[in-house]
Amino acid sequence: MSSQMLNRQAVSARAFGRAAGRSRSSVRVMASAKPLTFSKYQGLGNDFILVDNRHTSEPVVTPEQAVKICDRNFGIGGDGVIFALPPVGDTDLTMRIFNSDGSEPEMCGNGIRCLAKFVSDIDNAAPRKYKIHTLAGLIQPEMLADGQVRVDMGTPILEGPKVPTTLAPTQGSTVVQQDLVVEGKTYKVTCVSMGNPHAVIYSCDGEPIKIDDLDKELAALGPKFERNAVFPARTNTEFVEVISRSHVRMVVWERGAGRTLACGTGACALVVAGILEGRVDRNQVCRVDLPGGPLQIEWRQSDNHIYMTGPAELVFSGQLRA
Ligand SMILES: N[C@H](CCC[C@H](N)C(=O)O)C(=O)O
Repeated sequence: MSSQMLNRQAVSARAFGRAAGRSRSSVRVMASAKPLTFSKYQGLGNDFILVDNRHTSEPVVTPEQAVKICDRNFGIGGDGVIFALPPVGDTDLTMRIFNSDGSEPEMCGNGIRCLAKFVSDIDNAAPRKYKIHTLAGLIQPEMLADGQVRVDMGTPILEGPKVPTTLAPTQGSTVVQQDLVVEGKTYKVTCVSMGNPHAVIYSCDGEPIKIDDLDKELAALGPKFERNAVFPARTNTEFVEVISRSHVRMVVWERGAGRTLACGTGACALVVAGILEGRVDRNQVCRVDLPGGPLQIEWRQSDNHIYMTGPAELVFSGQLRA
């Protein structure tokens, strides 16, 4: 796309933004002189623009540019931009991610599966395990022979103030089934961090969540949790319906990305919450049905680590010309 086209689109985007009540004045047109080489990957429909940024320690795309690139009408389209950066310490590489609103989260579960597949594809590497440095610490995805990716997601963070949330703890320092009133309804919230914050909800007003009932409300309800004052860093929010003690179904409103088809860290957080609430068994793999497809999640008793197994697929590669 020429910069002239981008300018024209940016102008129309600004006008569109004003008309639609969105402030687009902060969106700067990509000013980089060099074309951006990228690959689009998706994990259960949670889609990302991946950039091989291992030649320098600073992302070659700014958060403002990421907003434009993620725009599904005026850009490539995606839930975020993910960078493969040089390693830190004895890791293989570093991951950073900008959400589609330009904010930078600590971690991304579907995204790190896509990153492992991306690096494996461009390096033409045999299936292997990667040690990846992230803002959430060391995360280790492993390419499996069947093309899936199994990720050691590390340990969950359960202390309320570290999630972070100001909701009062209910079990020691952990916030499990704490009341939160939103739009006149009382939700039972369990707070779990996977490096990024998650509010997990299995029941409301004393009734179990029914995903089909929630579907239409999510767009209005999600932001009321994401930007609720009890979540000082905002939050991802998962609404979960129990199918069995090893099978659940969810919808998600993501911090900085809104409604997505899948959230890997969210799937991990909701299994931990389900176990803490006594709804899900711990000594087995739990199938989590996300709108984009299933993930297999296990919170292993032996090492307290969470393991996530799921797909990561290339959609297309391209160049965004300056
Ligand atoms: N929006 C999330 C980051 C992406 C998480 C999600 N896409 C995943 O797969 O874990 C946040 O701001 O914490």
